[in-house]
Amino acid sequence: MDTGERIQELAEQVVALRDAYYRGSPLVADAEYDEVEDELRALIEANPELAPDPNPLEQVGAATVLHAPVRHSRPMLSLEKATRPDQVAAFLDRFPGQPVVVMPKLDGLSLALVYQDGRLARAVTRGDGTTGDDVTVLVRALVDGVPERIDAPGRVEVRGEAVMLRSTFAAYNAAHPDKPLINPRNAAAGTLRAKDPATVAERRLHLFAFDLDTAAGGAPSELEQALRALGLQGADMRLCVDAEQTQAVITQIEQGRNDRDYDLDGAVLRLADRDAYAAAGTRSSSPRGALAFKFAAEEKTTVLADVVWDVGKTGKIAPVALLEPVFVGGTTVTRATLANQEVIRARGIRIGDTVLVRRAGDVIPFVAGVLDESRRTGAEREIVPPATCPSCLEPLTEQGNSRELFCTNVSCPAQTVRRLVHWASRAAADIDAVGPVWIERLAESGDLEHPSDFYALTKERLLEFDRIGEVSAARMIESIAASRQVGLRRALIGLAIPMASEGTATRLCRAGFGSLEEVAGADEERLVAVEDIGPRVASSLIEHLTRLRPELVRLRERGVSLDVREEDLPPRVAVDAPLAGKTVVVTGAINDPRSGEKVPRPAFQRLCEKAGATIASSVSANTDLLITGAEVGASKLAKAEKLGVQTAEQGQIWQQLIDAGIA
Ligand SMILES: NC(=O)c1ccc[n+]([C@@H]2O[C@H](COP(=O)([O-])OP(=O)(O)OC[C@H]3O[C@@H](n4cnc5c(N)ncnc54)[C@H](O)[C@@H]3O)[C@@H](O)[C@H]2O)c1
Ligand SMILES: [Zn+2]
Repeated sequence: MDTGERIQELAEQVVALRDAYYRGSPLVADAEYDEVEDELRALIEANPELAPDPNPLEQVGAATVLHAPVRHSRPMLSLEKATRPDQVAAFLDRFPGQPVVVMPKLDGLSLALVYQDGRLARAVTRGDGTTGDDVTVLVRALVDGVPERIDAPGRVEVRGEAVMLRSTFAAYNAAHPDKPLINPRNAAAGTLRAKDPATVAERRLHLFAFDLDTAAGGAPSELEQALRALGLQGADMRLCVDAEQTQAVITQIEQGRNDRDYDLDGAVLRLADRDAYAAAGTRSSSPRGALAFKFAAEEKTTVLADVVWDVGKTGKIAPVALLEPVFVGGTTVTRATLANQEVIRARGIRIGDTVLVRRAGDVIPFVAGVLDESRRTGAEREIVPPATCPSCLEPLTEQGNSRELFCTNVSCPAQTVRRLVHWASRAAADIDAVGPVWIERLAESGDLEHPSDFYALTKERLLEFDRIGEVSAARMIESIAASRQVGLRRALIGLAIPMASEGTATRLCRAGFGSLEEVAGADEERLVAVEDIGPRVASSLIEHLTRLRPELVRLRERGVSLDVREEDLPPRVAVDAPLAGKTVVVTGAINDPRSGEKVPRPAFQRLCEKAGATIASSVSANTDLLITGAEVGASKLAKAEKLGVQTAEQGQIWQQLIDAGIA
């Protein structure tokens, strides 16, 4: 194929992909669309005489207009893209002395809101950039953050991104397991395509403003101040004066991208002064006064090669997708969860399909669904759940609405290994010198079946195995011996009782239970009296601890402590408690100022508790104090400021702790 033909082909692809995307049902992941665009851009740059006419790269969005068309007062454009710090520096060099605002590039769809003499007159989608759809009725009914009235004369136009919050998305999918939404962006686009707001009432959206035009003047010229003056919620903006600061904020936004309640795919920087931004003008498809810094993709498509059914520590048999390797969310992913058979059915996933894989932050990668069913060749296979356990071959049972599969055979080998690995894990007995491979070997040889069996192992016995030396055998035994101090809280975690979380274990300790046997002997009434323990958790504790009675006896006989440990109790509050009654959030890296040594956050939080504080994990309106360590994320500080929460640098708190004799 010659270059001209290739250009034509790519241009057609771009048009078709955009069309599907802006209708809310994309055919490929964004990263793959971007590759098509990039190839086309490079070919046109090298062969300008072959540029297609019209050139889709000089157009914006897609031409589909379903609702009543409205012409924009000024075009709604794309953004110039950057991926490297030098491109950010070059942008700032073009505007010497001009401060910029840096904000998340929200992954939703843009809307223009037109206010006339203080009243919302209309809300319009971007459309092809020149003409969009009138979606006023839907926006009034469904989008939070769009005030009906603002205090401003004449014509005011606000532009912003409408997103479906992750919490809304998760709640919707939990309530509609039969017709799940594939990701928040498609969900938002689909919502504003609805013919009747009543049909999408549970799919609320949220608008974050990022642009403002005021005809009559009067509003401040700095963007964020101007938005705030009108009572509009802007995107989370930070003012920066140079390239270094700008880059630092971009990095902070990227690092904190999964702490927010919305998806974002980059950061946007633009001139902070609205007049300067307007004066900078535009190119064919993007403003000159703004730049989008793109982050690594968190969604990609790949082929689902096979599905295996994995046996968990509680006997749950879960489907795991084996994928053709795909680079997503910063790593190469080859396995992803498929949740359960109902999720597979509702999302219509088959082996051989090209599936959308999502990996955001530390969350286990998962298969979100099939974007483009027209790609099927007919060779795809149904995913058939097993009738018997892949490990012990016993028949399975189904539980709950999502028809999760369970192997209830208590001596199932796969479950035994999983439970032993869990007992040895860091959150439980922390036997770090005995890894999963060794645990599997020792289970196969019959040395390990229950956690108590670890404590009967000897160095001599380990040395009978192949490929093990004196030193590592001794280390393994030492590590097992140290784990005898596991105590009530971590032992309970280690026994992997269904529905009993780590929080359950902590609360039982704090409620005054002195030993695991005491928990095992408690009746339902006593258990449900503990904060956050309901009848279901209580009955699971009773059922499983009754079954585990003989194991508790064996653990004790082998010298394992199942008593509550000092560290698991609420700290005794010092008489002279400097943080008494305060709800405190700790953020950033903590170091003891006397030695300079790093202090783990839980240890510092515990000192604060001894000083009378109640610890919370994130800043809210109930927070009294945010204690900041080194390298604090901008988003936490900004949130504290917005909520009027007092902040204190760690040094100040250390001094109080030292003075009170706590630290
Ligand atoms: N998967 C597909 O098939 C497909 C097809 C077309 C486009 N896309 C994706 O769409 C995007 C490209 O097209 P585009 O022109 O719509 O967007 P763009 O990347 O050029 O950025 C412009 C848009 O960013 C949005 N935005 C979010 N936060 C903003 C902020 N703080 N300030 C200013 N704008 C903000 C606005 O909606 C604006 O219209 C890419 O991410 C691309 O991968 C995907
Ligand atoms: Zn089994």
